[in-house]
Amino acid sequence: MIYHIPWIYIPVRTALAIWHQLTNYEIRELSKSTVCMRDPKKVEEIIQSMHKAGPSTLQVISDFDMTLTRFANNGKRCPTSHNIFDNSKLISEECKKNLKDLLNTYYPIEIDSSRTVEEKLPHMVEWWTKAHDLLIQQKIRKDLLAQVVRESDAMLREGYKVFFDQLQEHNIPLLIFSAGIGDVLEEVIRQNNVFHSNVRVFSNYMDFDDNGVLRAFKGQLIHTYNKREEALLNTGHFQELQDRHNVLLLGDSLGDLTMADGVQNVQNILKIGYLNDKVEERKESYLSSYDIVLEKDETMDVPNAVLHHITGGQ
Ligand SMILES: Nc1ccn([C@@H]2O[C@H](COP(=O)(O)O)[C@@H](O)[C@H]2O)c(=O)n1
Repeated sequence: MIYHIPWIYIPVRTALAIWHQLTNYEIRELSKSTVCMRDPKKVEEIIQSMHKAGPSTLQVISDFDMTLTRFANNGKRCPTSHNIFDNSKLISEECKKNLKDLLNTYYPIEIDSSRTVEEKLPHMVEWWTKAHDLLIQQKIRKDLLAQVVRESDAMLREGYKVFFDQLQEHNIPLLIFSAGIGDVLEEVIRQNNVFHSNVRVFSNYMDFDDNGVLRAFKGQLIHTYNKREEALLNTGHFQELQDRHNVLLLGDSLGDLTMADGVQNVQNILKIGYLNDKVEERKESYLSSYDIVLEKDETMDVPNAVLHHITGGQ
């Protein structure tokens, strides 16, 4: 026979509350109105497990455009590293129009939740190839890139400095996988004074001739749906990541979810997804894929708070 003794529940609940406070799980930022989680308990368990393992076991893998940078500012769309050129003097009016037409054609395909990744792939390759060809025709000069970035509306998300500085302070590698333009996004990071030694960028890099004029793009094309850490196999970078089995992944598209493919013996992975656009249409698929979904949130508040907790901050 089981006897229920009501008064015993109160001390048990109090003890649990004290334990919660002692283990310092409270992450206030997870109560923000922009935060959605399908399984908060699982999120709590992952964060706790990462906290116990400590910062020396952690690596952060992030997308760049619209993840580390803002999607919009005061209601106006911010540029991606590709369309930073759209308002610049470096390309002709005709080229701007052609790039815009490409964006209007292919961006809806990129974010279309009714198509599979396989269906989207050929369109993405086509978009990137056409856009790169257009840029090459413009004979863009390397020495003018910094000025174009300075004059652009590209902005890192609010709280970016805490994010980059925190990772540097704890020697946590930050791997940025971007289907954008590496030379441009590096310049954005540099101009914000956060290109620390723990940051590695994997992206599409421009190839300039001896006169500093764009003549091609280097290496294999990276688009939204083929970014992954597997690409680092057999590179020096991969070696330095071998003992880091905990991953904090930040992205803004479903293509970003594969970025951690290839990480050896993953123990925990926490996926945070920025849902910037077509929120209602895509919310369900984001909630099924990301552990934490941030709806129209232009800040780094949640990643910063999670990192603060994992690294043992009070
Ligand atoms: N010609 C292009 C091609 C792509 N984009 C956008 O850039 C984003 C890729 O960058 P990530 O850092 O997010 O990988 C992608 O989402 C495209 O929407 C573009 O603006 N112009």
